Amino acid sequence: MIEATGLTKHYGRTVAVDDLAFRVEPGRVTGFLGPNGAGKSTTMRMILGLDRPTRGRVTVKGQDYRSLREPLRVVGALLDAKWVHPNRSARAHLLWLARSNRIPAARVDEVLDMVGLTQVAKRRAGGFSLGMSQRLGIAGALLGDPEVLLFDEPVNGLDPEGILWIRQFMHRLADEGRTVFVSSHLLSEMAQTAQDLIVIGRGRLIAQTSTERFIADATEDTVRVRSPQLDRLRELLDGRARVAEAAAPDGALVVHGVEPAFIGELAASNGITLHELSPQLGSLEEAFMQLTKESVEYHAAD
Ligand SMILES: Nc1ncnc2c1ncn2[C@@H]1O[C@H](COP(=O)(O)OP(=O)(O)OP(=O)(O)O)[C@@H](O)[C@H]1O
Repeated sequence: MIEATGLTKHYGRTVAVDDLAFRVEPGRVTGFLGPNGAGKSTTMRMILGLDRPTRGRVTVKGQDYRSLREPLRVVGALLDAKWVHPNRSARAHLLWLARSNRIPAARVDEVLDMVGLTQVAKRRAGGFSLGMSQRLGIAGALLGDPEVLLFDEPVNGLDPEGILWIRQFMHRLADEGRTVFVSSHLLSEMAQTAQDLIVIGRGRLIAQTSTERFIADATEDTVRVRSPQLDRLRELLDGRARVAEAAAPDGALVVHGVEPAFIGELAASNGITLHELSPQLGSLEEAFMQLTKESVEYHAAD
């Protein structure tokens, strides 16, 4: 488990992290979400003892990272996949990491196998694709068989196959009972990966909730309606639902605030023919941008 209370980090006048409080539970994938510059990397660095909080505290299994005796056995992290010596083989890189943490060499072959790199273990890590480098970084994070795993933007730049692999691998780690904490600035990606979300903007907590709940609260479902008697239907809906004035490009009505069944029954009882009655899910990216609008560092000039 990871727990932050009053966590704050200033860099000169910049407040990178501002009084954050959250808990990351074991057995689940928790997404750490926020626009660029929101403070995700700074928070992760503080969890790993790479930066000191200006105020407040963050603990892993109840302890400050710096007071852990064998940190690799408690927390594994993937911060920067390209952090390897380019001329070392994947295996040599992991052996070097293992040795400096008193981890037996046999574990290196185990983690290479877990991430599917056994075949290329002797190749120079410098020649690896981004996807392979990510797998090598994850292998390094797993060396100490840690209960807590941190991944900073792990799918950035990956192709769909690489994204799917990482997503499934994270679920597997969480199913084994580990705490998996993953940062991203893409809500749609996190919606498919994380069961829980911690959302921040400008260093402050915006929401901590299940992904399902976050999406339901943040988005509004609508109903698309097409009918040859659309004007009559619009009159009937007046006062009972909000009808988008700017109808969809194909002339459909977009109705807010009522269920499709209500519209269907209203139409039937008034003898109105419907050509379409389809529920639309709210857009995740729109909901996320709405929520974090105030907290984006730099807006593009209009
Ligand atoms: N070492 C540093 N010195 C000065 N300012 C910093 C430093 N590290 C981060 N910042 C500032 O702190 C704020 C938060 O940055 P951080 O990198 O934690 O955000 P992030 O959410 O990880 O963003 P991104 O998705 O762009 O990586 C930004 O305003 C950034 O410019």
